[in-house]
Amino acid sequence: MAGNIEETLAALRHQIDSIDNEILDLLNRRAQVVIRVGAAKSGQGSDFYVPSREKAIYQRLTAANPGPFPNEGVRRVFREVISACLSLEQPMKVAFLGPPATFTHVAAMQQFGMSAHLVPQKSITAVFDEVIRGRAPYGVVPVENSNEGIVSHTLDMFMESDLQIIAEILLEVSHDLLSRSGRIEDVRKVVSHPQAIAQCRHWLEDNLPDVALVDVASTALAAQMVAEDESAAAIASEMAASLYDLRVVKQKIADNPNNFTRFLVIGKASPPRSGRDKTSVMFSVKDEPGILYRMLEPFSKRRINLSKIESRPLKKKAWEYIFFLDIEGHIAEDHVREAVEELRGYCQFLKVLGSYPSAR
Ligand SMILES: O=C(O)C(=O)C[C@]1(C(=O)O)C=C[C@@H](O)C=C1
Repeated sequence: MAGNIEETLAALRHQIDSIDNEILDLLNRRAQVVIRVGAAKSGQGSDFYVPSREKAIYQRLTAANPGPFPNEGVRRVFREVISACLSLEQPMKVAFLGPPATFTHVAAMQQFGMSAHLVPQKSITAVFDEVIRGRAPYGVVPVENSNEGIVSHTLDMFMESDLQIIAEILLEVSHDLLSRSGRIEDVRKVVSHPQAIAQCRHWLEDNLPDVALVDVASTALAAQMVAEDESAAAIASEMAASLYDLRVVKQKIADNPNNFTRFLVIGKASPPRSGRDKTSVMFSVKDEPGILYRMLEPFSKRRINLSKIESRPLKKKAWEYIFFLDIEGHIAEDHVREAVEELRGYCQFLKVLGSYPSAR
């Protein structure tokens, strides 16, 4: 009987080996075609990274997938296939808000795959700087969290720079409690970014009511500190656990399990239409009666959906505001362009921050 099982396993593994050989052969054929795509693009000076094309590939394959291989697996496998192929066209350098193992790092990895060269930066300003100076063609920064709202520093940076939004990344954030021993009894203090601590407030009150809560600059820095302190625990990403060799005390301790952060990929030029795009604009309006109503009219009369509106104080002048608007559609579509141009008529200034594939 045992012999039979061994024989069956050996035969099945033989089949797997020959399928793997075919996959390898196909991967190399794919890579050769991508190298030709890269050569054609360098002649033209066009961008090697095309998020709209990548999104179309994921959508086509997940829709056509008959199973049983899971669709999430299709996405992950092709994420890495495309990442490795793209690195043959051009080594892809991406600056992100570090240190390593921040949620921005996780988001950059989700978007660009493991073959990209991801470079941590000390601040959001430094990420913008790397891209402006051409040291990295792309950067990744956080822009809003479903519980905590906008990351104002990122919006402020768009006032100062002419960079464009290339893509958005939606990441489901899982706040995990990490420590050296992995035992809740050893925890005397909890270290993390103040937003992460705020998002886990109830869990901490119920489970660790007497421990000290210590704010630091990032969840990743918290993990780094905890790696040297037996009595501390960090609220950080799963990636931080593996990077700093920590154990998980408890997974997903955020009070609201629906915790998403939206990140932006920034670069020098926005991509072409993908079919489901968003356009972000920033503007300041003249101080006139009814202006807030009129600035939305160009969109409502064309039945264009607005997915977000934010305002920030204009630092140069008290009580004047700058607005950030996310519009459904691409600026290359007539009705979107017309609406934005009509809005421009009411504005002291207006800047299109980019059109890019919608992540939803
Ligand atoms: O189609 C392209 O433009 C490619 O460069 C090929 C490819 C791919 O591997 O399919 C690689 C990178 C791009 O971001 C999109 C797609």
